[in-house]
Formats: sequence, structure tokens, C-alpha cells
Amino acid sequence: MASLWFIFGAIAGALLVLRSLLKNVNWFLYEAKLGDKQYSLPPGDMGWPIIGNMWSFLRAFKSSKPDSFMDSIVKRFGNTGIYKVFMFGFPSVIVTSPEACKKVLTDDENFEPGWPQSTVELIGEKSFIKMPFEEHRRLRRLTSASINGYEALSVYLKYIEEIVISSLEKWTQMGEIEFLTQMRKLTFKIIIHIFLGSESEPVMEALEREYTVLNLGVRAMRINIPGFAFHKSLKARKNLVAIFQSIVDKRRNERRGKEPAPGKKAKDMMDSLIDAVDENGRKLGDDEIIDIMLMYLNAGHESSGHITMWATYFLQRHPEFFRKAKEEQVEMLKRRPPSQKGLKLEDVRKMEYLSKVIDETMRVVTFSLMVFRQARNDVKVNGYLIPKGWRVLTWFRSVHFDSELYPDPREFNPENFSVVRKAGEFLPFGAGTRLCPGNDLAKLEISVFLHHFLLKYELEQLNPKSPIRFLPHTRPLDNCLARIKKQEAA
Ligand code: HEM
Repeated sequence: MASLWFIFGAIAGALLVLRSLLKNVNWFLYEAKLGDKQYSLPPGDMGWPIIGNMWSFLRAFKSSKPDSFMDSIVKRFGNTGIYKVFMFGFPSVIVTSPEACKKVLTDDENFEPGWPQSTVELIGEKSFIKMPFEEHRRLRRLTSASINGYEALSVYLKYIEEIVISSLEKWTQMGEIEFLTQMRKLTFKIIIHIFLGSESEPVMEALEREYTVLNLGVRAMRINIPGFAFHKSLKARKNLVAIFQSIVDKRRNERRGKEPAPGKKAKDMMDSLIDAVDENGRKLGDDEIIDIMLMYLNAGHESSGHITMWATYFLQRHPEFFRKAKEEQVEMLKRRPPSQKGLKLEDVRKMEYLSKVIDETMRVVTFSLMVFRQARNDVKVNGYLIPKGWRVLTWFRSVHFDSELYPDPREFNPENFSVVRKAGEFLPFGAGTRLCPGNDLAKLEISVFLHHFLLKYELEQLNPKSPIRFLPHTRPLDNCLARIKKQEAA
């Protein structure tokens, strides 16, 4: 009997030693070699070899309590606003305070994009997320011109309004719909119209289908084995590239024939990219054009589709905010000259309360949970060292759920935006030279949708207790199964 206890004791002891050895592998590989500099690292725990902290991250974000991941880090290491971890295959630092996030995002000398390899492979090596600084600046200026500014947005407003009105009407006749799925289709049509002009319905449907699969793998583990999300997403990327290639070929052929395509009007983003020439006379290759288009079309519909769904969802669940938001729209209509058909950009810019509703939705949902950077040099943030080459994850969710900035942060309350927010306190679109170039367009789309929804419609959720999923993006598990109905008095 005594020898049995001895064997159990020895096994338990060996397991403890093994655990402690394994727990020190990442320290040995990444911290020890920093020498004395390791003592300036932020507090934290680099987890297990290879997987690092990914298991705890995925467990939390696949549960109903995603914030348990950061909460447990803060509980163990204190509220320093900066922590070392090992995530997405790299030694990394998570920053959670407004000041630290702002510093990282606005300091291009010390930080560059540092997205996980899986994201780069799916979105494209030649897209903005991997592009050198100067090239990024040039192409960003070129491409964002077509989605920013008064003139461009006024042109799109007409199309957005038409498609919003017809979609809402159609949905009332469809009965049960997955509201999120329909919203994503709607924002996809808008972005295709803006970037590719009039592509045929089958091309559009094929693109939309492939993007849905692509996105499922963006935050998944990089396991390229049949059956895993990342593998499926890689296949979807291949299909997307083939579709975009056929569009580029068609455009180039039209140019060779020197004939305008039938029915083609203004120059769209694809044309601008084909025509672009740098200071050395170099034109972009097909692979570069395709990666930039693939990135823009993805960034340009998933986020706005999700946020519009959530804003509608929150308004419907909070009758007092619904009433207030509707009142603003009704008042605006009353003040509008009777001869005016449809919305103008000036009208949208005057929707102050609706703007608060949208900002609050973006805060509570935090569609981009974090963005990724890589340190180009050893750099100090909040008094701690971020070593050269380490990744930095700006954890927007912690900024947006900070109870010192937003009282009762888990509650939806547009009044949170009656206060002017300081730089860094509200980062739905990031900051610095990588600030989302589609921010104005996104707010315009969401505002136009909510304007028409509030005036005439309501959302009846069929499964109001549907659980919420947080990866790859926050959404109701049933994609918001609902009926869109006409309001009784409307
Ligand atoms: C509510 C909607 C949206 C949200 C929450 C959102 C969020 C973001 C965030 C946080 C970034 C910063 C990434 C970084 O710092 O690395 C970003 C970048 C970007 N967004 Fe958006 N976005 C939205 C809508 C759009 C739309 C409508 C478009 C296109 C028309 C777009 C195109 C892009 C592009 C191309 C980038 C990369 C910019 C660069 O690296 O220079 N986004 N977005």
C-alpha cells in the first residue's frame, strides 16, 4: 500500500516538474534571450509552448463571457494596461488603456502592421495589411479618394437610399429572415456598386458566398487540414482570386479594344487601380490589384452589415431610445422642403441623436476586437518595454468597456456619447495612418438604413434569447432570425 502511495506521489511530482518546465519554454525562447531587458517587460504570462494563451482566449471567446479572458489577466497582474502574452504564434504585448492604444496606433516610426500569418494569407500579401509604408501611403490616398468626401458620398447616398427602401419592403414580404444575413447581402451590394460598378447578379452572389466562408477562418487557428475553418477559408480565397482575375481580365480587354464597356459610366475603384502609376512609371500587377480589391470589399461590408443589424436590434429592445431616435427623424422630415426627394448628405449630418445611437452600438459591439502591430524597435509604453519584433494587440474591447470612461459599460445607452470623447477613448475605426478609410461611408450607410427603418418598420425577433457568438465577430447565433414588419401606425 505504502509503495502505491509512493508511486502516485512520484507521478504527481513528475507531472508538476513537467508542468513547470513546459510553462517556462516560452520564457526560455523569448524572454531569457533579452538579457537584463527582460526585467522591463510588462507583467503577464506567456502560457504554454506553441499555443501560448490561445486556448484561454478561444475558450473565453467561445463562451458567453468573452471578457473573462482579460479579466483574469488583470486580476492576476494588476491594472497596468499592458501585458505580455503569447498569441497567434508570436510573443506579444496586449495594450488595454486608451493612451497606450493611441500611442501604438499613431507611432509609425516604432510600429508597423503585424497581422497573424493566417490573416495575411487570407486577405493577401499584397493588400494594405502587409504593404510597405510608402506604398501604403500612395495607394491609400488613391483608393480612399473614391469613398471619402462630400462629392463621392453624395453620389452614393442616392443608390444607398434606393436599395435600402426596396430591401426593407421586400423583407416585409419574405416572412422569417436571418436579419444579419440579409443585412450583409445589402451592404455587400452597396460596396460592389461603389467599387466595381455594375457587376452581374451571379458574380455578386458568388463573391458574397465566398466571402462568408473566408471570414469564418480569419480568427481561426491556422490549421490547413480538410475540415478546419482555415482550410475552407483558403479555398474560398482561391475562388475569390479567380473571380477577381476574370474581372481584371475583362477590364483590361475593354481597354485594349479602346471601347467603353456597354452601359459603363463613371470610373470605379478597379479602374483607378488599373490606371495607377507610381513616380517610377510602374503600374500595379494583377496580383496587387486583386489583393487590394479583395481587402476593400471584405472590410467594406462585413462591419457595416453587422453594426446595422446590432443598432436595429438595440433600438428595438429599448423602446425609449427607439422613440427618441424616431422623433428626430420625424422632425427632420417636417423641416424638409416639400419639393425635396430623398435624403441629402446635410440631413444625415444633422442626425445628432442617431449618430449617438450608432457610436454606442459600435462601442458595445466593438466589431474590431483588436488590431495588430509589430514593434520595429525596442520601445517603451506605459513605462514597460515592448521588444523589437514582438507583436502588439490593441485591445479595443477593454477601452470600450472601461467603467471609468463608460458608466455601466455593458449596458446600451446612447447618452454615453453626449460627452465629448477624448482621443483614444473611442476607437471603433482605429487611429493614425491606418484609420479606417470607410468610416464616413459606413456611418452614412447605417444612418440611411436606420432613418427608413425607424420611420416605418419594426423588428420582431423570433428567438430573442438566442445566445451570442463572439468569434469571428459578435453576432446572435441564429443570425437574428426575425420578421421585419410595418409599424402599426405607419
Ligand atoms: C462600422 C463599420 C466599420 C468598422 C467598425 C471598421 C473598422 C476598421 C478598423 C478598426 C480599421 C483599422 C485597422 C488597423 O488599424 O489596422 C479599419 C481599417 C480599414 N477599413 Fe474599416 N471599418 C468599417 C467600415 C469600412 C468600410 C465601409 C470600408 C470600405 C469602404 C472599410 C475599409 C477599410 C480598409 C481598406 C482598412 C485598412 C486601412 C489601412 O490599412 O490603411 N471599412 N476598419
